[in-house]
Amino acid sequence: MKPLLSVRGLSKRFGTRVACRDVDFDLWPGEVLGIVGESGSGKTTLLNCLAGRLTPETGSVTYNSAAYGTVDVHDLSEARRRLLSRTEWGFVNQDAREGLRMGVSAGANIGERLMAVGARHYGDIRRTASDWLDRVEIERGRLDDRPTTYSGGMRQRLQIARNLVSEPRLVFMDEPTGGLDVSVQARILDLLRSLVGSLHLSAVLVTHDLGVARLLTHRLMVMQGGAVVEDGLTDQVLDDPQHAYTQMLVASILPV
Ligand SMILES: Nc1ncnc2c1ncn2[C@@H]1O[C@H](COP(=O)(O)OP(=O)(O)OP(=O)(O)O)[C@@H](O)[C@H]1O
Repeated sequence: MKPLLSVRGLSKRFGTRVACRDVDFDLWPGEVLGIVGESGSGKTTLLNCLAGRLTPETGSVTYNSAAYGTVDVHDLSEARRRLLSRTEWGFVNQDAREGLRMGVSAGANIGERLMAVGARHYGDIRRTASDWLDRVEIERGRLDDRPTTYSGGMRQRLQIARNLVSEPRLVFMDEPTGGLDVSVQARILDLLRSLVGSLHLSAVLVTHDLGVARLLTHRLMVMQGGAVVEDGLTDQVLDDPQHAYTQMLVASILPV
């Protein structure tokens, strides 16, 4: 079996500020990898470098594509990377407004992704979009409404449906429950947990919330000041942290 994503020696700076330093890891098919660390530790920068949204200074990100075989994400043409991101990848933003097209209906938001992977039949697209609204617990009757008329929690559910409807091979998630109130967060976490299980998703999830990481991820990388200071199976890292920084993070939310 080949890794889905292989990252080697990835570094990124902004001016003189180092955001990521010499990051190495493999993501295996079916694996959900969490990236945790305090604010400013480089999590989002790393995620954006993985998804080709930012160009690293050094290092490589190799993706094992269904359509193109093994490719270096940063050597791809912009057109091909866009195509990959519509067909084989998903990206769930913290702010659903960035991941949705706010000016078109919920059905069109979902349908667009289906069309990117070849769906053409209007009736089928509409039916699948309705089924997905159900799946993310939005009333089917809201299919023709624009996301501007949705609540924050509903927008996040719709963004999840838009990203998962095409059954992507790899999903990037940046604080998918951040910025929502606690009860809404809990329901979205439940939803993500069941979708991750039923779709056997491979995903890279950025969060500063160790509870979210515990619930959704198999493996964790802990970042501090742009560098990965610890990685391992999620339960192992959280129950028996080895690095002083991880011990501090864990102690700050789970008082012993
Ligand atoms: N566009 C940018 N221009 C300049 N500096 C940036 C930019 N984006 C990030 N940085 C810097 O890079 C470092 C890492 O930021 P990053 O957003 O990756 O951290 P993070 O761990 O995702 O933080 P948070 O949890 O607050 O989102 C920080 O010092 C940040 O100030």
